[in-house]
Amino acid sequence: MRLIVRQDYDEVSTYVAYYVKERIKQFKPSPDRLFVMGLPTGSSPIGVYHKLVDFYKAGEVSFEHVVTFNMDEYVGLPRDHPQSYHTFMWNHLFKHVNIKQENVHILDGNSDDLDEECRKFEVAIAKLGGIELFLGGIGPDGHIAFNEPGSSLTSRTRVKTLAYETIIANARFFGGDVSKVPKLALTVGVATVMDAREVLVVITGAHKSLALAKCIEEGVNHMWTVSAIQMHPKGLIVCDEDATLELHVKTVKYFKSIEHVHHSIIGPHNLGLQGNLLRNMVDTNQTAKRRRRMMLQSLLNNDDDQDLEDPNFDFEKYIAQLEKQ
Ligand SMILES: N[C@@H]1[C@@H](O)[C@H](O)[C@@H](COP(=O)(O)O)O[C@@H]1O
Repeated sequence: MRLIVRQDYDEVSTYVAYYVKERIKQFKPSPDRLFVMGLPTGSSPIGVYHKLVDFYKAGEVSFEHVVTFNMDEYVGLPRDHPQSYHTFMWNHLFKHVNIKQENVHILDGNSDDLDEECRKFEVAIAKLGGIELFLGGIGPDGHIAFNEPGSSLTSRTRVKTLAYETIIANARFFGGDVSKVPKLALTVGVATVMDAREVLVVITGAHKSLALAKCIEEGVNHMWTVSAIQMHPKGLIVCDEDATLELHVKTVKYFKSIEHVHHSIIGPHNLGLQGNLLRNMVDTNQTAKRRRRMMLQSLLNNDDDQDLEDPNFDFEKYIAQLEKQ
């Protein structure tokens, strides 16, 4: 498992959006080769979705051959309710990009047969050969999708009763009124997520720092269901500095050093995804500029390149030149 730490929510969103964009492009989706994604709702992925919409509008990515499966949906909330996950997904992503309506899968929390609805969802995923990349967020109690503490780590898509902590956490979307939050949801299982060929979890904010620490510093445990990511062969967590508050300093340093070494190993002639991420990093402030310079230096394994100290240094041109070499 890798942990990528970025300064704040915006930098996390930028990193993840570029990552997703590059994964889709590298996959080269076509009518016979669909890129199948799992997607979350909540505040965590909003920044990612908005940046993906920007990429789409700039012609940098297409969703024509992308198929999506959403993680969860409330039971009993009308599909057009402002807080339904259907509404959320169409407002924040789907209606702004060229995804085909038939390629969007969101559980129907108003189905007459909820168990059958969940079964069909799993079948639909399997029919497409499984999920290539599952994006996720977590709740402050470490739940992934709606797999509340105590959920089986082998669970599949099913009906779930929400934990009281989750109901309170989600009351902010229902005018702060706990009584208006649905108490049941349909959710993919932990195993549904972990079956994906790659899992990327976004964790931001100090209120999730305990969950992050439990997830990566302690053992795999059904009380913190996202900890199942430890068993995944290709797991990636992207978090902000606030979310690292409960981690040991050495844990944070360790994962940062891994990223640093990784950059220096891949070298200037094989920038690939990392090069694209680097090129596209948003230069929001001086700290970001300095960090980008440091990353580029480690990438090039070159400590004495004076140009890199120049604040007007043209990174894009430089990386493009390197890629041509
Ligand atoms: N079922 C959703 C989860 O899928 C989501 O990860 C979580 C966190 O939401 P937020 O990103 O708003 O903190 O909220 C809900 O519980």
